[in-house]
Amino acid sequence: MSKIIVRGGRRLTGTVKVSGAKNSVLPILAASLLASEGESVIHDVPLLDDVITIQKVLSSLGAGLTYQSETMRIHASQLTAVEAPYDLVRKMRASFLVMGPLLARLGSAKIYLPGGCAIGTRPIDQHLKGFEAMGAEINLGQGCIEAKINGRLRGAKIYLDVASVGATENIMMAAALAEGTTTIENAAKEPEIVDLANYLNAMGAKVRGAGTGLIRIEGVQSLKGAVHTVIPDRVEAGTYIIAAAITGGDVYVEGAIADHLAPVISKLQEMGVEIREGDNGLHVKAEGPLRSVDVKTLPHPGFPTDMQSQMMALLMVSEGTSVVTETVFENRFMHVEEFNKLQGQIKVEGRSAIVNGNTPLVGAKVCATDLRAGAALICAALRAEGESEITGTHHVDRGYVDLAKKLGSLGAEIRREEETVVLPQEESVAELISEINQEVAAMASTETAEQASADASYKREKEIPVLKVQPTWA
Ligand SMILES: CC(=O)N[C@H]1[C@@H](OP(=O)(O)OP(=O)(O)OC[C@H]2O[C@@H](n3ccc(=O)[nH]c3=O)[C@H](O)[C@@H]2O)O[C@H](CO)[C@@H](O)[C@@H]1O
Ligand SMILES: C=C(OP(=O)(O)O)C(=O)O
Repeated sequence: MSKIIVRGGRRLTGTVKVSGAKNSVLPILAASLLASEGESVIHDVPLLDDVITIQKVLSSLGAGLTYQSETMRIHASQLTAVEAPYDLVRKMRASFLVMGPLLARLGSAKIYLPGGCAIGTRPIDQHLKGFEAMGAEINLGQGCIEAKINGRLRGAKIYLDVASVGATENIMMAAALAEGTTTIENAAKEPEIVDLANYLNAMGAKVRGAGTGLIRIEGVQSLKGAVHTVIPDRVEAGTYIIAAAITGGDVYVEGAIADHLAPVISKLQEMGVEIREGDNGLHVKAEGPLRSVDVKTLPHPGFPTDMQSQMMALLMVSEGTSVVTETVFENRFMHVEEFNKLQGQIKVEGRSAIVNGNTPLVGAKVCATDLRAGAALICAALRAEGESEITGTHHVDRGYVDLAKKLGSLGAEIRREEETVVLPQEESVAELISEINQEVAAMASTETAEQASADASYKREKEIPVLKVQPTWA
């Protein structure tokens, strides 16, 4: 089991660079399936577990992908399958984003119901409602969804009951190749929607209004590969801003875009955190005690749910009592129990959490219950007295590139411990086989050769060392 170990109390200083946005790159890579000719070249692709998962999904559908120096090249002219494998889709919710492109390109798709962080029930009814309005026939099989269309998808007027990010993206991608015009009303307005629209337009699509509640997509006959650079990750940037503030630090978050973080910045400034725009990033400084504020998560441009737990970490050490209300996901307070293990004083009442501030946090063993909860626990541990051990690091790896290393470079005392089974090197395998053969020969005089071989192999198998890798300090 991997873990991150933090010794709190260090003030963070220096510069940290933000990677490309996970929530942009996943739909963008899915959209690359729409290109029937040419190569797509996507820059600033972060090497995250989720990116590896979507890369495997696209490969399983027949796309050719290569990755080097944060650039992904994709060839999707020869797609060979319409079914995304269960083992990949269950790992990551965003795998469902290949449904729109597959329907538009190949006229059918079979996708298992998606997994991902357990922060709510997360239905996909709005995605399906959109595809049905465009003429697709949807069948719910055993744990999977099959969609097909005779001929081409047709443009339609679609009103989303909730401003879903994923549904807006999936419908936008499907509509890009539909016959006629599609409008999405009550569309999500997140910066990642705009990034996807920019990429689609570079491929030859006609998407207008992305970033507003009304998106209009005029379908075209075909799309081709395009070059695109992914926007910086606003949630990663926000996490470093909180890490700086909670340690009373002074950090430059390189690549952070103020406009994308407006609701977070304004709440932090209300609390007394100093945030100034630089040439290509944000200067963050926190001196003296911070004030409590109330926070309510909402779709963009409201306060992002993906920053709720990190913000809660900061509110635990600010003066006064805060109320944090989660309106986007119904089960996104699992981190509260873990915060309380660090001696936090938080009580959940329905959709709100009452946070008693000014709490002296103390290190403890805690578990990341989802991706952002993991990051938030690390932020809290940076402030806590003594050592904390955070397990459940696989959640964190879905969305942060080298989190421990980047925090370490700002002066945090943080390290990651991996417990890995190291397979023997090729030479040692050869040595083992030769030793086994010698033992077989020696034993053959008293046993049958077959039995001797089995005994010796078994003995060796037991002896093959399982090495515990030494902790790598960041
Ligand atoms: C890969 C990605 O981009 N993930 C982000 C995306 O997730 P995701 O796209 O899954 O989130 P949605 O915007 O779709 O979900 C928002 C709300 O709408 C509900 N809903 C959604 C779809 C649907 O068909 N029916 C329905 O009722 C959900 O249960 C949730 O309560 O936006 C979330 C909200 O900002 C973020 O937390 C996630 O980090
Ligand atoms: C909830 C998140 O991601 P996903 O939608 O991929 O589960 C997140 O990024 O915080």
